[in-house]
Amino acid sequence: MANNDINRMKELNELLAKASDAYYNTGVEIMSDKQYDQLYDELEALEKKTGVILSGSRTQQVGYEVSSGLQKIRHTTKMLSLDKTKSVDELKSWLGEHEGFLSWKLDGLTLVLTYDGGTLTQAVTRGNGEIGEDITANARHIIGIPARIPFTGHLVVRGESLMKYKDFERVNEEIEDGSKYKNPRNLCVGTVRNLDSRVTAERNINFFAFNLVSADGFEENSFSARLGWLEQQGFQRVYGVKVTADGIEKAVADFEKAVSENEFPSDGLVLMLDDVAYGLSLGETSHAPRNGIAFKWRDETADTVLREVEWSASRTGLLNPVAIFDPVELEGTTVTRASVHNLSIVKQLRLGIGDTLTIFKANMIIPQVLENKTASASLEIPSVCPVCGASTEVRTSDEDVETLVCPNKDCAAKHIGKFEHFVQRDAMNIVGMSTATIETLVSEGFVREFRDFYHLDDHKFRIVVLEGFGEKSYQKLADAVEASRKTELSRVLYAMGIPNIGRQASRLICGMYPTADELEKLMVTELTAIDGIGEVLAGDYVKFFADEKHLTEFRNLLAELEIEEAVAVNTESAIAGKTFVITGSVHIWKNRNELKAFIEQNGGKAAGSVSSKTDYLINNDNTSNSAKNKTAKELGVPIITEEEFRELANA
Ligand SMILES: NC(=O)c1ccc[n+]([C@@H]2O[C@H](COP(=O)([O-])OP(=O)(O)OC[C@H]3O[C@@H](n4cnc5c(N)ncnc54)[C@H](O)[C@@H]3O)[C@@H](O)[C@H]2O)c1
Ligand SMILES: [Zn+2]
Repeated sequence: MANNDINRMKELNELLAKASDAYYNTGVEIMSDKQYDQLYDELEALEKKTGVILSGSRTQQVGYEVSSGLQKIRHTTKMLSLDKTKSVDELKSWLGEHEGFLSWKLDGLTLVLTYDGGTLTQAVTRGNGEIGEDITANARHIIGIPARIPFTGHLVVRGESLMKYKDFERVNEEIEDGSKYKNPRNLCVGTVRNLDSRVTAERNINFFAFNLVSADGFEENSFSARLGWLEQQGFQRVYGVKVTADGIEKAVADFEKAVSENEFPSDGLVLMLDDVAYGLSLGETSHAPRNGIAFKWRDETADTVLREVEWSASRTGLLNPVAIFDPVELEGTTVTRASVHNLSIVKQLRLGIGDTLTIFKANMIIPQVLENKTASASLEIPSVCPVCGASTEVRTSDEDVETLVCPNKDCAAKHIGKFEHFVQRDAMNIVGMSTATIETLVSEGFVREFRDFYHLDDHKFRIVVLEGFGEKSYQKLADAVEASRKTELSRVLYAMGIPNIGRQASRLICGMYPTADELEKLMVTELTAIDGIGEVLAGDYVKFFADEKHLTEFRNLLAELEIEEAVAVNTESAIAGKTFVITGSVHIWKNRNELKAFIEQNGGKAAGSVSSKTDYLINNDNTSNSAKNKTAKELGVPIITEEEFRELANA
């Protein structure tokens, strides 16, 4: 047996352990899943070849030792991993003559929930498979986890908590502390394991049940029927279909077609035996049960040439490296750029202009650099900020991740992000103010602080001659700016870009303190007294207004605006307290958002998915076989048209 092999195995174990610690405990990854899987496969092959499995080998373990302030809980049954394949043929032969249930393999954080007497009593993360963390307080704020269920016996269910891409983008946008998250899973892990459950509430974490482990006295033996039953109990559940060996190929193809439209990340599929008792009788290996198998996407890869690394400046001051390469086709679209995330990864990939890169799409959606085949390591790391020319700095995080930052507080790039946020639809809603326009206005020196948007006319003659402008487009922009003067206070507060203060938080705060005067002076205790505002948010808020510069900018801005009183929520209305889900297109209201706003103004709630808590599903097409219609019918939730809704609301 070659010593080389043993040494390599040691090295691989160390690397994999370090990666797993980062992956499970910090939410900051040091390698892509694909790289991890390659190293893991190499280790497994060496173990087979040598017949040696080193003590503590990663192939014998699940997850990673948990290291947080959360309470540790031992699982009653071990939470194992799943065997994996990339071949559809293997799935077929694995299933043989049996019936299977094929579903998304959701890419988030696995949870085990326990119910007794109809209420949620405990929610625990998978952790290292034997010991997880108690996140019950947070679970109460996760969409798809019912607080109460009709079933009153002891019930244990497993599922995945995860974040939709759109929520990921929304939340990540507001994360200011220089540690933006790389993907929805990282952010989900960070959120669910956060000690402040209000943060969980704000971030729209979703839970999808994927396995009913037990429900005392409930004897159903079909895996898929058990999930159907969970749905009736009010859970969100993973989407899946029943299959036989013959149908697998088509089913996998259907899933693959749907993946690019997915609202949530999935890193493959899971095939379970539908006969639960038979599946359990097969037992398990040291690290995986035998009643299921995972199918990982056989990601397409393509080789291309690196032409440039763009250091895109963000409003946090981070300079984020983006690889720009010759166009390649991947999963049906043309790709020319991929984020390289941070300086550590730039170094690890040994990037240089002209290098040959292999590109793939993580979860078939987000372009990533898999490897650098020529690894010239010749890339020059910019010593000055590409936007303001200040000297750049390298920062090293507690997890040893290096990032490049522009330390100049007045760097226009920071303001561009801030201004982009300011003009957004949810904020000041300056229609047509694009990033390109903001960049021009900032670099010409016309916009230095928020109020400057309201004085563009001072520069009119210089603006109309700029490239891409003209009398007409100037006028359009000026009109949009004028229209935005009349606004609500909570929009202004949100537009200020206070770290972590999202649209919802600013609404809550202004609901309680409806004048600008009060807003400037709020203290932590006053803020945390508001239901929905936690310590973290309150701290960020107070810190923001403690800065004289921010205060001045806020006051200067307000002097330009005409604040309308926020529409008071009508708690007396006929729909107050009712929960609605809206799906499909609408024609009475301008769009779904308008209808949603109407519901909220009248004291109702507009939820994203149908559950036992839903009072009505608003859908003009109640005949279609859409998932929402189906669920509503199963749960007995009435499906109403917009007209019927209007009548109900006396609108
Ligand atoms: N990037 C990194 O540094 C790094 C480090 C460690 C692990 N990883 C990734 O994690 C993988 C191994 O981790 P693992 O053991 O956590 O997961 P796994 O890939 O083996 O998947 C099994 C798990 O998927 C979950 N799951 C999601 N949807 C499901 C469904 N519909 N039905 C059943 N289970 C479902 C369950 O928790 C299950 O235990 C690696 O292959 C790698 O991709 C990456
Ligand atoms: Zn700069």
